[in-house]
Amino acid sequence: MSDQPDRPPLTPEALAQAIAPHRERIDQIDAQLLELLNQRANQARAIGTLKGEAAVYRPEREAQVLARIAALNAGPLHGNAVQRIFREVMSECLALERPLTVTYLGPRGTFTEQAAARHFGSAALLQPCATIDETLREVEARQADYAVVPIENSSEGAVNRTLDLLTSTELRACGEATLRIHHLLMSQAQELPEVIQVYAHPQALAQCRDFLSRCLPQAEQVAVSSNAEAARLAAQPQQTHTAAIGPGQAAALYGLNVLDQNVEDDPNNTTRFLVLGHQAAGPSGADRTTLIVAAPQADHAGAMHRLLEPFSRLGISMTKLESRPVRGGLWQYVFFIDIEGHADDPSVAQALLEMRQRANFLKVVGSYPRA
Ligand SMILES: C=C(O[C@@H]1C=C(C(=O)O)C=C[C@H]1O)C(=O)O
Repeated sequence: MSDQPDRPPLTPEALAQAIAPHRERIDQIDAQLLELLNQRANQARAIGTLKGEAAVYRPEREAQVLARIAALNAGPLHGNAVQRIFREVMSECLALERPLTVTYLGPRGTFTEQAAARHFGSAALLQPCATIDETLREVEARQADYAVVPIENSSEGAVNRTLDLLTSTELRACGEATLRIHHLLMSQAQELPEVIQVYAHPQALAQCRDFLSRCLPQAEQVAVSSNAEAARLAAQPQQTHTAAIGPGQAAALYGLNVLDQNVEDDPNNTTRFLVLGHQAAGPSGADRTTLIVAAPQADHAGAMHRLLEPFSRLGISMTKLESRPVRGGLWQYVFFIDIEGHADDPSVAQALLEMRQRANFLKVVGSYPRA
């Protein structure tokens, strides 16, 4: 109910007359906005010329622009709306310097595609790859500028293939993105009871375990390479009793019926992605650093404590500690560690220096603005 006092409805003519001055003002403002946007684009183009051969994408600067805009915003536009608009403005300005090519785990319609599109904006050229390995290889071979890879999910934990690839790749992490993951159940079938088989990425099957055992206890679960691939397969002519779990984009892309929405067990289900490229990001003031470390004789009491001790002494927060077995080394592990701060921050640099002397192996995957 509106708390406005009741007003007699305007006649169509009176309404048109009342709106007219506002529309006139909007037309003037649009002309000013356009002029200002092109002025901004010219500045970006000038910066692009100065950069020469250096990387045009500067994640630390983009994070600072967005943080400044968030602080300046007086409304009524919502903070998220303003972020989306300025993300797009920067995407187009950057493309005038040089358009970026970004690889992601395809086919089209995956959550990684959504994360990449949101992070780089519409002007980036998104290139689907069949595997996470291939997304990295394309960038390593300089066939693409950046790769966006899933690293962990709030319900299911680490994406192990990504962690393994991070140990060996020469690429650096220079950005981070997070995405709320809402899964749909989609199919050519019209009703749930018709479904005898469910295709999805193993992570998605795991994220929807309760839903599947509650609503489709008899259906066979088939793990495939991505959720969009699951949707593509479920759309094949002979697959009339197959359903796929995945994003809404995939249902639309492959013309499938939506049998149920939000089938993830945890409504806060979120996936975190890293942006990998050839360059390191400079400090933005609100950064995170990802490291891979092997402790000497990690099975000895106190080895891990001694390795991590510089963090607590120097007041550095650890936001993640994950272990992975070393290939071919029975009961040997490497540790994936996220800390707050940039590798160039004095306290972080000091901690890394001390850890390097204590560790068997230490790799800084990269420092990047926190999502
Ligand atoms: C204009 C620049 O290049 C790119 C575009 C930016 C923008 O449009 O604000 C910011 C950072 C860079 O990714 C810059 O480096 O300042």
